Order: sequence, then C-alpha cells, then structure tokens
Amino acid sequence: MQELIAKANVLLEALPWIKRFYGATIVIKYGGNAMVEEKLKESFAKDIILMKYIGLNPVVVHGGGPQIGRMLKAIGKDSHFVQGMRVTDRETMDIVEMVLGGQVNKEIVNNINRHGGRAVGLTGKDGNLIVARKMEMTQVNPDTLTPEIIDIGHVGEVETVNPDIIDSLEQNNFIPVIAPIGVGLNGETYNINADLVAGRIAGALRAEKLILLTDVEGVKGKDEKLISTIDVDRVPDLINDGTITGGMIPKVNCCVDAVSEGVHKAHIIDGRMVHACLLEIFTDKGVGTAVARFD
Ligand SMILES: Nc1ncnc2c1ncn2[C@@H]1O[C@H](COP(=O)(O)OP(=O)(O)O)[C@@H](O)[C@H]1O
Ligand SMILES: CC(=O)N[C@@H](CCC(=O)OP(=O)(O)O)C(=O)O
Repeated sequence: MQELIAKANVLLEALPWIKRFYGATIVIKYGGNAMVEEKLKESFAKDIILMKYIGLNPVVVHGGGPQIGRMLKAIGKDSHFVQGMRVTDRETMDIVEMVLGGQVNKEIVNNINRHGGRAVGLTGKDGNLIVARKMEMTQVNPDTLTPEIIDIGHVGEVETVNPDIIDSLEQNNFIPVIAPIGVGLNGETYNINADLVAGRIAGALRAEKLILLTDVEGVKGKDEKLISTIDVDRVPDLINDGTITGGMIPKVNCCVDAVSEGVHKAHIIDGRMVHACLLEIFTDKGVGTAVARFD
C-alpha cells in the first residue's frame, strides 16, 4: 500500500510542471553516452515520447562527433579540431553529412518511432531550417603572438533559423529530430557544432527550455562540486577564473545566448543518467546545472 501511495506521490510531484509546461517547446541537444548505450537510448526515446503525449513539444538536435571520427578513421583520415570545431575539408564535409544526416539521424528517428513516437528527421537544409555562413576563426600565432585568421574549411555558424518546417511538424504531432548541417545562401553545405545549433533553434522557437545532455553531472566548481544554478551574468567570471574550461565553454555560452534570445532556462545535465530529461523537467529539484537570469 505504502509503495502504491509513493508511486502516486511521484506522479503528483509532476502535476504542477505538466500544467506549467503544457504546450511549451523544449529543445534537447542529444549526444554523448546517451546516444551510444542501449539502455540510455531507450530511456531517452521514452522520455521524449512521454513529453509529447502529455502536451509538450520536444525538438531534438543531435551531435555525433565520435561517430564522424570513427567513419573518418575507417577511410584513413584523422580528425583535427581547432577551438572545439572540426577542421572540415570537402571530403570530410561529405562524410559529416552522410553520418549525421543519414546514419545517426535515422537511428534516432527509428529509436523514437519503434518505442511508439512519431519522429521525423531533418537537416538544416530541409525547408531552409538552418541558413549558415562560413565560420570566421582567429587563432594567436605562437611565433608572432598576433591573432591570425585561419581557414577551417566548411565549418558554419548559424545565420538564421527558419522554424516554419518545425511548426508544421508540431501541428501534426511529429517530433522533429535535427542534424546540425546548415545551408549557405548559395546552397553550400556547412558542418555546425550541435550545441550551437540547439541554442539558436531554442532561441528562434522561444523555447521554454534548452537542455544539453553531456557526459558530466553538470557544471562543476573548483571544488569539483556540482553548481546547480548559474546566473547568466556570472558566466564570464567563471570562465575568466578558470572554473569553466574546454568543451564546457561553448556549452555555457550557448546557454547564455539562448537565454538572451528569450529561452526561459537552459540546463546542462548528465546524459549518463537514465531518464535525465524527465527528472529535469518534472521534478521539483531538477538535475544538473540550470543557467538563467535569476532575479
Ligand atoms: N567547470 C566544469 N564543469 C564540468 N565540466 C567541465 C568544466 N570545465 C570543463 N569541463 C569539461 O567539459 C567537458 C564537456 O564538454 P565536451 O566534452 O565538449 O562535451 P560533449 O562531448 O558532451 O559535447 C567535460 O567532460 C569536462 O571535461
Ligand atoms: C564544426 C563541428 O565541430 N561539428 C561537429 C558536429 C557534430 C557535433 O557537434 O557532435 P557532438 O555534439 O557529439 O560533439 C563535428 O564535426 O564533430
């Protein structure tokens, strides 16, 4: 009996959040372990389907860096990154488009659909969803100590997001699953970091939440303890004092940008945890790190 009441209480804890987020758009950046381990893949698919059935509008943007790396290795090419961006020559661009837009995207779509959802896969080319331009990259020359523009090939940054295709899929109760490939004004193909795409899509859709799944608990302080909330104004200090480094810098910056574009809260959460998305959205405490304007 006690066990049954405890179950009912768990459901009731979700009620205020279900009411609050009914009809809201939640953009989820899916990547890392959550996209590799069978148990996590299944739990992610079920979380997304449950969200949809109770009236939220989940939009999935996925990564696939490790999968691209493996395919490149298979054809004898090494992966090179500059400031977290993959150096993308013509041949690499073809592989990126094939792996992200084909293999990875369709596996996620298939996973959601076989668990009872209705997912549709897109790249930024579909309906001109993500119009991109070539990313300008500068790097300090170690000999002259002056900043220089370097060419990292077909790497893009988002110029505009045209959400019409997402709106029409949502109206028909489909779940959009988006690969981070952009299209230039002259039809060029661009490889874009998936966190950046998720942030801009969340901004364009005025999403309630942006959730970035990663392979750590969230943002940690210098004492290695999880920081559960960060005000957007505190982010530059945490970067400048070396608390946030490496791959976490673009993630928090993308959260800050999304919040400044009108997203209510951005979350960096542990995708290694089963049902991480549900726990974040439907429990009082949430999980991971929330980045927002807290005042
Ligand atoms: N303050 C911090 N808190 C948590 N992780 C941090 C922090 N600073 C740097 N990191 C690093 O950022 C990494 C997450 O970025 P990244 O590996 O690019 O993620 P993903 O592959 O999920 O996109 C963590 O594994 C960790 O090594
Ligand atoms: C320009 C750039 O670096 N693009 C990424 C796109 C995939 C991605 O972002 O995947 P993760 O989220 O798994 O890292 C890449 O080629 O790896």
